Amino acid sequence: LSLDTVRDFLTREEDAIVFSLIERARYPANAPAYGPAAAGDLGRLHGASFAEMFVRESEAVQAKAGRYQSLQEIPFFPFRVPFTLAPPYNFTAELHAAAASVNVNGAIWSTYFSQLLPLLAKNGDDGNYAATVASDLVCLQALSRRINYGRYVAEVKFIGDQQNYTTLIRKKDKDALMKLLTSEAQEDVVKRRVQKKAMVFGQNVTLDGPVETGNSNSSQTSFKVDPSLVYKLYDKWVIPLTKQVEVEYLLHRLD
Ligand SMILES: O=C(O)C(=O)C[C@]1(C(=O)O)C=C[C@@H](O)C=C1
Repeated sequence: LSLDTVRDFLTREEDAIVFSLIERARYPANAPAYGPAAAGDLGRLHGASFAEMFVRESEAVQAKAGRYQSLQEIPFFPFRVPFTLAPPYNFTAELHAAAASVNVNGAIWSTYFSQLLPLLAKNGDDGNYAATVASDLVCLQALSRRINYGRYVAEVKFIGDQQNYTTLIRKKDKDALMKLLTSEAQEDVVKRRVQKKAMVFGQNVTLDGPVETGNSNSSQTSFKVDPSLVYKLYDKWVIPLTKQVEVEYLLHRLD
């Protein structure tokens, strides 16, 4: 692990996140899939919404298939993952054991449903609930993988500057840790790049004419997901939550 390789991982995850948002934006809000019994009995199982039930059941299958054997993946409902049917694989232990399970999936879950989704999905109900929540699952998994990868970023930073980090960890000085791990220049690069990816990936591609660049004056290009929304997603949630993971990881790095 190096700062370059972990940043490469985060860069590649941007593609997964932007594509997953584009897919979710195909469907309208479809509120009955999320609400508490909004449409009678729809999907209500043990008091959960249809979306929650879908994520739980999907994670249970993926857990059996071994998805969470990799530390890069953390389920939203860990109590449903008791065993695996996968052939064993010895994933390299790149993280400090005591800090490896640090994650902010709870915050990702609530932010996704209460803040991001209302901005992403247009009003309406087309009844395609299963396809809709399947696309939510892909968004949630991509966001979770990216944000909780902050553990790996923090490990690299710790190894690269052990003395300073150790002092601050011993003092449990969260603010100073946050300051030490922050690179505003890098954050700016990331935010502008994801906005650009939303422009590039979210165009309609046709065989006639040049590829639309999004800056022609004559026709207002419409993107499949608003590039400024993707910028905002990173600015307000993805990067701050990643940094929260980094700080939490570091606080347990000497346990
Ligand atoms: O690339 C880093 O150095 C990170 O720590 C990741 C990240 C990000 O979330 O993109 C978070 C904090 C830094 O200020 C810059 C970027």
